[in-house]
Amino acid sequence: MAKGKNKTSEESTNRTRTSNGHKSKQHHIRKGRQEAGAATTKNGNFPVKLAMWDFDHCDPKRCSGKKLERLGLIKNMRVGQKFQGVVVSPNGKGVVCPNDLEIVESNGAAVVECSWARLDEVPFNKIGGKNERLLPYLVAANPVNYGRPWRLNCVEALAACFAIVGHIDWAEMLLENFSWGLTFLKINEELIQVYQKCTDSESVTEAQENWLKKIEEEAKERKERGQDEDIWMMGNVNKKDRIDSETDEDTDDEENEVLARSGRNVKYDSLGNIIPEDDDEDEDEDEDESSEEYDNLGNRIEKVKYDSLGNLIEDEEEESEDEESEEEVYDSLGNLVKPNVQYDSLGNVIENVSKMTV
Ligand SMILES: C[S@@+](CC[C@H](N)C(=O)[O-])C[C@H]1O[C@@H](n2cnc3c(N)ncnc32)[C@H](O)[C@@H]1O
Repeated sequence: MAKGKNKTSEESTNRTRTSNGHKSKQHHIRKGRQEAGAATTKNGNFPVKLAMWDFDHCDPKRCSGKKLERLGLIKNMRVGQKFQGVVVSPNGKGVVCPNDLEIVESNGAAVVECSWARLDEVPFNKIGGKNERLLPYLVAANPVNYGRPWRLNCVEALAACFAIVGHIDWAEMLLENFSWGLTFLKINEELIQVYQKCTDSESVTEAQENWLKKIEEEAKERKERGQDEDIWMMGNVNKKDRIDSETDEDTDDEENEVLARSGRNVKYDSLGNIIPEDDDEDEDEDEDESSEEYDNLGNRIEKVKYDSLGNLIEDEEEESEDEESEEEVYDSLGNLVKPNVQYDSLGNVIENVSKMTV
């Protein structure tokens, strides 16, 4: 009997549901395609099994996992189902390594399609499998988290897994479906080659640590060199301060992107969250200084105002800023939860919502 023919109709209906139990939009699309007689083979002819648990957190138009599903490349898993191959997951313990080649070749690879900001809603104990892995340091090329280490999207995560075990051909096959896809392999080329030469999980972690040390030293050198050169090359120093403080008003993702590209010493934890640096206070002080104004004799212009009786008029703007910063709340992943501001999955602001995670 052909594989899958003995499934009950309920089982096959469940396969077209997302991990939340909702009927996948793809169910309807696929059904339409099948009715039209289009040939859809298992995994769209991809050499190994690809799977995902989809928690429907993301905008389907921008979601790389959903796109792989639309292409017929990836299979949806239910909560409660386990996967035999390598599961690339934030819940992994060791990192993907070349020794995983055999598992990948015989059983494929899977990912967890969910929002980075909502990992605490994912029932990791009911999904996954016995080969759950983290990815080592690699930099995202997708438009949402471009330049951000560790925070790969689903197609990048699968491609990274294949590339590390030595199947760069499979990585390319997946990424070719995305306009920015092959950039991921380009920006990580050297590092992928480093990982490919390793053996087990420990050796990949060691290679990662050495790489991080190297880029940290390079960044330090650039910073030192930059300071020497800046004074001659930057021209209007005040202009630079203004650009820095404008950046502070950007959204988290934009800010991280700018920081990551700037070569400043940004540190991340293994899930790509920015670790606040000790010198944050200094930065704040710098910002305050940059907002000070001087008259043309170099005297500081006091920003305080007085009424006609000589009483101090409080600066309303500053007051409301203070109030806002007091209200800042962070979720369990260290993401800022901003009151009255909601962002869509690309970080665009959606107005007038009471509270949400950025
Ligand atoms: C959090 S989802 C975000 C998906 C995104 N919305 C998209 O369009 O693909 C990304 C998934 O890729 C895998 N992944 C990405 N980076 C990873 C890393 N550094 N370690 C382990 N898994 C990772 C995990 O399965 C993770 O759940």
